Parts: sequence; structure tokens; C-alpha cells
Amino acid sequence: MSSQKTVTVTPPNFPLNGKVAPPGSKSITNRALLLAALANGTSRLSGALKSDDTRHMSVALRQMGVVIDEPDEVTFVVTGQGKLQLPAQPLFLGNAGTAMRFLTAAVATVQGSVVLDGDAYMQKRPIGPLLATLGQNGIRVDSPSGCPPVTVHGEGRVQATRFEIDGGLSSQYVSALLMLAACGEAPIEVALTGKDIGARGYVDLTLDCMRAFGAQVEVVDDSTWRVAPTGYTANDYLIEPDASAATYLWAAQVLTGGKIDLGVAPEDFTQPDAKAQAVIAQFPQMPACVVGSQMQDAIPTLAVLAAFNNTPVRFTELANLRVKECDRVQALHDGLNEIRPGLATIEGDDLLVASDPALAGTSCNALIDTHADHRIAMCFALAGLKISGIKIQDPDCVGKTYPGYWNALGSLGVQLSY
Ligand SMILES: O=C(O)C1=C[C@@H](OP(=O)(O)O)[C@@H](O)[C@H](O)C1
Ligand SMILES: C=C(OP(=O)(O)O)C(=O)O
Repeated sequence: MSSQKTVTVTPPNFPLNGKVAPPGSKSITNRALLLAALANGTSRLSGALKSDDTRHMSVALRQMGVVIDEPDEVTFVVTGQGKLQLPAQPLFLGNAGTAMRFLTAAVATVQGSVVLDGDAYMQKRPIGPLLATLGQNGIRVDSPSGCPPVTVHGEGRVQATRFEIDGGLSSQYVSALLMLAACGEAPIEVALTGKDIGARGYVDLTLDCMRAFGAQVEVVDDSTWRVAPTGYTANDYLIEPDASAATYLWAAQVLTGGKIDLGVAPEDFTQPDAKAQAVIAQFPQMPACVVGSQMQDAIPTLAVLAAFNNTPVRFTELANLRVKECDRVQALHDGLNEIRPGLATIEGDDLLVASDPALAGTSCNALIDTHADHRIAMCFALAGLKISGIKIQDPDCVGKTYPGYWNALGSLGVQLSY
């Protein structure tokens, strides 16, 4: 649960200039860890993220017999045996959505019953659609609430030929099944039911990573993939920096009129959140409407930035943000209104931010409830670059994906008081 600790950001009265390299991508690190673990042989993953989410994944894989060495701050050396072993204890995955969803599918390859659990926040994050698909394919699963804890009763082999999945609530279900599909006994088709998936870019990320570890995936049509039963091949793999982490730095740059060298160009990212850079670059003339579904983890950054824009911004297609680490639509609304009543309103699943450039240079007495959500903490720190008196609860929650966040701001000269 949230700690009592807080951090107060003192607005710098100078542009933020300097060099800050964002950490490795959480999404890619957790995919690569899993695929390397399923391979037979040793893979060296460099440029990786070391954070709560990747620790949960790596500890769980070690519990299943995978040898993982960490020679330095950005490298995992993973030695898999081509098969995960039955863990002696339940897997505890904190609030790491990728670890929970990807492993729930992957442990179907294990012979025996595997329990996957998370923290109190994770126990509210739905996983029912993924479980239903596994169940329909003869993989017995128990989860009384439709959220973790989950028990998967694997039989050591996956005999499915087609996984049908509604990825409307989370693209992670689709990614989880695609990664499992290469471990089948015959080719497996993965087909989307339902309207569409939110961030399709995360599925593309999964396909890229699978192919890098030897998978053969054929795109049948817009919503169907056929995955050959190749298993995975060990590989040395370079992980790109985290695009969601980069959004805070891009926003800090435009908010303060500075120049932060991230060491990577926006167009070099393959992750969906990199699209946010084009929106950030338009500040203080951000567009009147921003669609959230294709870059959902960047929405907190954009919503706080919008408060300082010249004109209001409506964020649409945010339903999926309500089932993240917390209900982010509500948390953003509440935090913005804590800064200035009326700054944000919710209409259905849309968030309207009533921009007010005059906020810059003012002071307030706002205590931001992060709900232990790293992105809520990181995005409201951006407001603290322009307004004094912004106090953020539980600053350590950034450890989920960006443990070095406060140090990064400090290295740019931002004063932080704990
Ligand atoms: O596949 C991934 O790596 C992710 C997919 C997205 O989740 P949903 O698919 O649940 O929206 C994103 O929000 C999450 O941080 C990472
Ligand atoms: C939603 C997030 O994480 P996950 O779903 O992987 O827990 C996030 O990092 O913003």
C-alpha cells in the first residue's frame, strides 16, 4: 500500500538542459526475459530495465528453474532449458501486468499446478478473458474473482490449434497467447474477437521479439496470426530505451523551454508511446482532442502537460486506463483538481483538461494521491516544474518502471524535498 513518504518538487526557474538516458523498455525487457527463459541455451539481454516489474518476472522465472545472472545494471544473462519447471512456491508478481498476463499463459507449458498472485492492486486487475481462452483450450484454470490470484493446471503440453481472444480490455492477453503459441505441438492460430485491441503497437512489439527469438509468425489477416510450433532459440538481444519513460523527459523539456538529450531520437523507438512525442512537440498548441487508446501509458504525461496548454484538450478512448495500476482517469482528474478546482472533468471515459497557461508560476497546496501508481507520481512531478507546493505521495512507487526518475530530475538541477 502507499507509504507516508512524500516528495515536493521546487519549480526550477531555469530551462532543464542536460543529458538523461531513459532506462530500458519495461515491455521489451519482460518479453525478452520470458522468451529467453523458454529457449534452450544462453541469451544475453543488454540495455535491459532493472525495476520492480522486471524483478518480478526474473524472480518468477528463477523459481521455474531458469538461471538468470545479472553481470551489471543493464544486463540479464538468461539460461533456459527449453522448458519451465514446476515452481515450489506461488509466483508473486506484485503489480506487474506484463509478468502476470504473460506468465499466466506461459505456465500452461508446465506440468502441474502453478499459482500466480500479485499485490492488492493486481488483485483488482481483470484477467478473465485470458483465462477463458486457456480454459476453452483444455488448460484448466481457477480464479474465483476473474482477477489474480490465478491457478493454472498445466499438463506439460499445449495441444490447442486456435486461441480466440477479446483484447479490448488489455492487449497483454493477446501478447501472452501469441508468445505461448510458439510452444504448441502444432501451429496455433491466434484470432481477435471483439471490435479491436487498444494499443496494437504492443502486439507488434511482441511479434518482433518472438521473431528475434526464432519464432515463425504468419500474419493471416488484420486480426489473425498463425504461429509455428518452433519453440524459441536463445539469442543476444539489445533492448531499446523505454518510450513511456521518455515522455516525462520530452514533457519536462517543453515545459521549461530546455533541451534534454535522451541519447535516442523519437523515431528510433518501436514502442507505441513514442507517438506521444509528436503531441508533446506541439505544446503549447496541443491538439483539441487526443485519442488515448494507442498510447495509453503516455496519457498521464499528456494530461498534466495539457493543464499548461493554450487551449483545452479532450482525451478520448480511455476505458483501458481505468484498469491499470489504478483508475488513471479518476486519479488524473482528482490530482488536477487538487491543483486547481475545475481543471479536469470526466465525461464517460473521456477526460477534459481545461488548460490554464496562467498556472505557471503560481503556488498551491496540493497533495497528490498516487495510489502507488508510478505514472501518476511521475506525471504530477511535471506540474511541480511550473507550480510550487505540489507534494507527491509515495515517491518510491516510480520503482515499478523507472527507479532512477527522481535522480534524473535531480541531475537536471530540479530540487526535491522529502
Ligand atoms: O504489452 C505491454 O507491454 C503493455 C501493454 C499495455 O497494457 P494493456 O494492453 O493492458 O493496455 C501497457 O499499458 C502496459 O504498460 C505494457
Ligand atoms: C500499465 C502499466 O503497466 P502493466 O500493465 O505492465 O502493469 C504501466 O506501466 O503503465
